[in-house]
Amino acid sequence: MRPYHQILILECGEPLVEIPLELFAVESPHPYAKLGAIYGDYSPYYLRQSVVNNLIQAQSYLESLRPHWRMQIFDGYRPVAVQQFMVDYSFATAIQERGWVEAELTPQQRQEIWQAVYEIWAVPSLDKKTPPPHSTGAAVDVTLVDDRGRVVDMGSPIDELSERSHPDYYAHNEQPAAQQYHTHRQLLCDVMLKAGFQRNPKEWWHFCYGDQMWAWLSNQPTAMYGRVI
Ligand SMILES: C[C@@H](N)C(=O)N[C@H](C)C(=O)O
Ligand SMILES: [Zn+2]
Repeated sequence: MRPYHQILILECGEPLVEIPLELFAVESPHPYAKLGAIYGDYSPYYLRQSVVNNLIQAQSYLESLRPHWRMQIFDGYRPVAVQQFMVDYSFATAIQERGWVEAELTPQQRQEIWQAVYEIWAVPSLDKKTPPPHSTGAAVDVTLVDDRGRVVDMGSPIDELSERSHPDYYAHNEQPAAQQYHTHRQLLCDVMLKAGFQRNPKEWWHFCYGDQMWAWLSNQPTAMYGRVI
């Protein structure tokens, strides 16, 4: 259980709608679909209506500060089955990166890997009271693309299992490159917060509006969006 799971969900019933991708940049093919994740009725480029409206606002704030820059949509709606798929993928990758073999893991090694995975991934819970944020259609993973169409270097890739994913990881680093990373993370955060989102304290790219994490971070008594299906 995360602290935000204590928040009561009063589902408002707002539909999932397609993100108007022509207003944004998008990674294609979708990073999880490319790995074999199977989506049902909705693609990852769906979100709740108000979340899409806020995202369009954020894009317009960004353009007012940095003409011709775009938000890049990395991931939006994610069924629980895809959450499970990505948690399993992330577990297998973390084992490989350490040069270990799953069948030979000690209980301590297994525990170390699960801890790293669940540091950034939500549990693929099917309990309606504790939905993974993206399964509510209220969470979106985004980054920036500059006026020349280049994906901005934020100092770590999305979904990296490391401390570099923490939003303020580069805040106190005086190196010019580190300061640039921090400035760009702040720019992304500023336009998203201005549009009503909250940022996951552990991930520079994950923003939410109306779900339990958002309610918890903005001191709201209840969340508006629960698991979609
Ligand atoms: C890992 C990242 N893509 C992400 O979305 N993390 C949040 C916490 C999640 O799994 O919902
Ligand atoms: Zn996310």
